[in-house]
Amino acid sequence: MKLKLGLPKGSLQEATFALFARAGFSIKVSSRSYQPVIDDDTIDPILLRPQEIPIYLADGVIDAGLTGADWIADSGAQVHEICELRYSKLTNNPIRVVLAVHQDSPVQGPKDLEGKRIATEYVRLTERYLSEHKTQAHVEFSWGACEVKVPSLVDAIVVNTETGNSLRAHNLRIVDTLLTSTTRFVASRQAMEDDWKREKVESLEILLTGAMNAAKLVGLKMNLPMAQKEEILGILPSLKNPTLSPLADADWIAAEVILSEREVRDLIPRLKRAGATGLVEYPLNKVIY
Ligand SMILES: Nc1ncnc2c1ncn2[C@@H]1O[C@H](COP(=O)(O)OP(=O)(O)OP(=O)(O)O)[C@@H](O)[C@H]1O
Ligand SMILES: O=P(O)(O)OC[C@H]1O[C@H](OP(=O)(O)OP(=O)(O)O)[C@H](O)[C@@H]1O
Ligand SMILES: [Mg+2]
Repeated sequence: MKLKLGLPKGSLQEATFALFARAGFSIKVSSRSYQPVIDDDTIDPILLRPQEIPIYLADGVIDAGLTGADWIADSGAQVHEICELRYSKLTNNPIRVVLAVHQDSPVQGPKDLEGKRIATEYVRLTERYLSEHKTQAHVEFSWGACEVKVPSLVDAIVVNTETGNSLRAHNLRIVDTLLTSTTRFVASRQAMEDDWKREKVESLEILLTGAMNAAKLVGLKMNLPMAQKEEILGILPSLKNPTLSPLADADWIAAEVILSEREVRDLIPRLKRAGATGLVEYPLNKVIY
């Protein structure tokens, strides 16, 4: 038995392979091949455009896959969402699907699009948005690089943006946000009805979310003098429950805590000043709640 797994080619590919690596799976692909190799005999991976993954899932042609919530929404395909994985191309922030116009455009809101021309890869999302705002406009499908078309070819575009660099580079202004989107791990309904495939999908969910959780966290170990124990434990974030272990020298105790990487840079100097010694910060591979 094998799980046919659709992996997103393009923007999400590198981040997805990196996540699988942290989850314990090595995926390799040669430059012009869309047939990656994974070190798990029970997974049959295939690289697909993220737009197509929801459609192949709905048809039951593949069993599971990773794609953006934007394409799931645009396709309207019936897929079984397993979990959200909050990563994009560059950051762990969601991307936004936005309506944008040139800086100098008079368009201020969706109603101003009446009779205008809009280019987008997200044709169905855009049409739904216009009909919600009872506005009629000409929506044309674009194969990409939409930003360059405004204002010479079209009045507005609907595109995705992560850092905003592409919009800024083309002097574009965001008028409205249609959707915020993160990556999703999704499965076909047929796969979820098969005991073996469902269990395989659920195991992948545990490992992938474990790797996502761990990315933001680190472990911190230290030795505390007994005399300062209460004071130092008071500095550690109150939600965390540090593990305390006795040391051979009864005047000292070891504490270990898992916390967010961002907190650590503030905590380490405070802990040191309060008397903690032997501070060790270490990365984590997986954290399962
Ligand atoms: N910085 C980003 N730019 C574009 N898409 C991103 C980014 N971060 C995450 N994504 C997500 O990745 C998917 C990309 O789909 P898209 O159709 O744009 O293909 P692509 O990866 O851009 O391929 P290509 O580079 O060939 O256009 C979408 O679900 C999108 O939400
Ligand atoms: O807000 P930013 O961080 O700049 O990212 C968003 C840009 O990235 C994507 O382009 P892509 O690389 O997919 O090119 P394409 O338009 O040809 O698909 C997207 O279509 C935007 O243009
Ligand atoms: Mg693209």
